[in-house]
Amino acid sequence: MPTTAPVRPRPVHTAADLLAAYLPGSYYFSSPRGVLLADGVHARVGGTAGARGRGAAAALAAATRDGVEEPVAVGAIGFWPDAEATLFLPSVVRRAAPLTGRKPAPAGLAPRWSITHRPAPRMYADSVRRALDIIHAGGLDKVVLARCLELTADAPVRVPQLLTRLVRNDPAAYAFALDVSAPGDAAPRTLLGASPELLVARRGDTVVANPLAGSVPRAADDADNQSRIRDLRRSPKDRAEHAHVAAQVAAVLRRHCVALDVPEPTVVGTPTMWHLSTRITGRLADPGHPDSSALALAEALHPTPAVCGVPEQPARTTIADLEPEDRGYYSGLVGWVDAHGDGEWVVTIRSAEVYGRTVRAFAGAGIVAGSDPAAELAETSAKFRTLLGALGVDGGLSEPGSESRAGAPETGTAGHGEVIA
Ligand SMILES: C=C(O[C@H]1C=CC=C(C(=O)O)[C@@H]1O)C(=O)O
Repeated sequence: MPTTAPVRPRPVHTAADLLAAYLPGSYYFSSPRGVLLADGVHARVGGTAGARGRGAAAALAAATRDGVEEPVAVGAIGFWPDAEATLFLPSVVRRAAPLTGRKPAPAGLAPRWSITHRPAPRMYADSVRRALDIIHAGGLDKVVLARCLELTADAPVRVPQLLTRLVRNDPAAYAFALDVSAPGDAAPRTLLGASPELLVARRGDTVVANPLAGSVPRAADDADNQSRIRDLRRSPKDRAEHAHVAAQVAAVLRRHCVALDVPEPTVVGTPTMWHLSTRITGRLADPGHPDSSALALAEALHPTPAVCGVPEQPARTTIADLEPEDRGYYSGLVGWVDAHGDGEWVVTIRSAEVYGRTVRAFAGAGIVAGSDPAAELAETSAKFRTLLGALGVDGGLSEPGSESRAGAPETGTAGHGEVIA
């Protein structure tokens, strides 16, 4: 009698299983396409900015030759060209269909936080004024200015619980968590977040990018939200801010596509914000070309004017001059790519780095002619609510700018659900 090899059925995971299985050190990524949980390191991907797509393709081809089934490269790349990057082929990859159904988020994390604003809110508003002066002088049309909150808990931050709260608070977000520890770190360092912004996704010959820019905070009641959405749609300042991003993303993708659809912007919502959004879809001219992989396209798009500005070089200079904190991984890209070139890369926003008891979160806002410094400060405060809500600091940020000592970072403490700044 002929014998057959025993069949080992592949384990079937649910999205909830994978979220529950996440541990610091794992790589987690969830999107409307599904959930990916990866562990261990099969191979690291090196390379400089702009060459990582090709580096990942070479490593994925080598893994395929070595018999690795369906290898993927995962990771995150920082904002600046010489910034830190973590890119590797994991040893074990588990996937699941997207998370369905709403489940309440588990309880909050630590009871008390002390919060330091970098820079102080009033200094951020001053930086917006200085950016507006540069714009009015000519040579700069748009720049995205970010600020940082450093939160220190009275106990080590429980990263799996924080990730679960981010995912449960906004199951539609692109949620991610990965270890980005640097040499010399005394504890694991984790980058995590719940981004609303798809930089680029690729499946076969189809690419999708979904730039967001031009925003207003979500209000508590429906009528207020309806009027905010209406105003956002009509706002010339927000439409200009958005048009810069959609135009740049379309121009880059057009170089790789035989057909590209760039519709009129719509408004999309997150639990904390409303954003102008353009969902761009294209058909790749040569999906097999190394520059057409999801990661190569993401590198070609980065940094979009949703996180940098127009023209790019003066915007970079303005960011370097006006932002006191190094962005690190914030406003870079995070995602995955496989051996076929398919993958998903999102913009690293609504994100933070967790290190021991400390959480460093960033939020930025696009500045164009017509921007109002107080409104940009309020917009960044609203964007912080994604992280603050997951941390249990549900009261959001009050803006103590006018009372602050100019130049000094402002510090306060927060109990559960309140912030005293
Ligand atoms: C830079 C951020 O958001 C970008 C994405 C959506 C809307 C944006 C805006 O309206 O300024 C930003 O360009 C951030 O959340 O830190």
